[in-house]
Amino acid sequence: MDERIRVAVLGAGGRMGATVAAAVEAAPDLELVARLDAGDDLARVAQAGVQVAVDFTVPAVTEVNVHAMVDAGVHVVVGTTGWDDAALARVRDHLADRPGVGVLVAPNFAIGAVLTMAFAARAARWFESVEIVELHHPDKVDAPSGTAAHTAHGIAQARAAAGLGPSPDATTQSLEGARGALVDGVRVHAVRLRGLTAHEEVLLGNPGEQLTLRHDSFDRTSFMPGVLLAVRRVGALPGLTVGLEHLLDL
Ligand SMILES: NC(=O)C1=CN([C@@H]2O[C@H](COP(=O)(O)OP(=O)(O)OC[C@H]3O[C@@H](n4cnc5c(N)ncnc54)[C@H](O)[C@@H]3O)[C@@H](O)[C@H]2O)C=CC1
Ligand SMILES: O=C(O)C1=N[C@H](C(=O)O)C[C@H](O)C1
Repeated sequence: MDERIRVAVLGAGGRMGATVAAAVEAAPDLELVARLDAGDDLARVAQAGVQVAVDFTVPAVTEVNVHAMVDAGVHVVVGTTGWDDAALARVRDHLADRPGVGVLVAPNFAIGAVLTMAFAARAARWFESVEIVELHHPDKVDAPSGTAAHTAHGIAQARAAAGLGPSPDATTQSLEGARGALVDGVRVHAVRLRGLTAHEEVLLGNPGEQLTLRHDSFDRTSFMPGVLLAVRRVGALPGLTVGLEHLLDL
C-alpha cells in the first residue's frame, strides 16, 4: 500500500507554488496529486483524495481557500501572507467544528528567518530601541511583509512583559511614512528592490551599542525544508497553529 502523504499545491503557477510542487515531487514520502491555480475548481482537491493542501496564493484569496479545505477535511499548510487576528479567529472557530483537521499558518518557512524572529523576541527586553527593515523583490504585492509583522508582534509582547514603553523617538515627520509604519508599536520599513529575494534586519539599540539580526533568503529553496516539515506534521496538529517555531523545539 502507498503510504505517501497526498499533497495539493494551491497557487502552483506562482513563484513559491512552483518551488513547493518541485520539492514535494522530489520527496520520497510525499505524492503531489493536484496543482491548482487561479480559476481552478477547489473541488478537485477532494476528488484527488488530498490529505494536505499547501497554499501559496495571494492575500485576497487565501482565507477562502483555507475554509474550503477545512470543509473538505483536508489539512492545510499556509504560507500566504495577509492574515490578521480576525481572519485567524475565523479559522480557529471553523476548526472547532472539525476536530481532526489541522491548519498551520506561517509567515516564513525559512529556518533562519524563524530563528531571527525568536532571537529578536529574546533580545527585545534588553534594548531601549528597536526597528525592523524588511527588504524584498519588487513583485511582492503586500507590505509590510508577514515576517516583519510577526517579528514586530513577538518583540512587542516581550517589551510589554518587561514593562518597556515605546522606543524613544523625538522626530516629527514632515512627510507621512518617512518613519515607516507602526506595527504593534514597532517601526517597520519596507524596501522593494530588483535583485532582492526576501531579507530582514532587526536593529536593537542601547546607549553606545547596537545589535543587528539579519536574515537573507537568497533563493526560494530556503523555504522548502520548513514547508516539507509542516506538510509532514500538520496532520498530527489539530486546530490552528501560527508560526513554524512551534515545530522547531526552540
Ligand atoms: N511563508 C513563507 O515562507 C513565504 C510566503 N510567501 C508568500 O506567499 C504568497 C505567494 O508568493 P509568490 O509565490 O511570490 O506569489 P506569486 O504571485 O508568484 O504566486 C501567487 C499564485 O497564486 C495564484 N492564485 C491567485 N489566486 C488564486 C486562487 N484563487 N487559487 C489558486 N491560485 C491562485 C496566482 O495565479 C499565482 O500563480 C505571498 O503572500 C508571499 O508573501 C512567499 C515566500 C515565502
Ligand atoms: O513575498 C515574499 O517573497 C515573501 N513573503 C513572506 C512575507 O511577507 O514575510 C515571506 C518572505 O519574506 C518572502
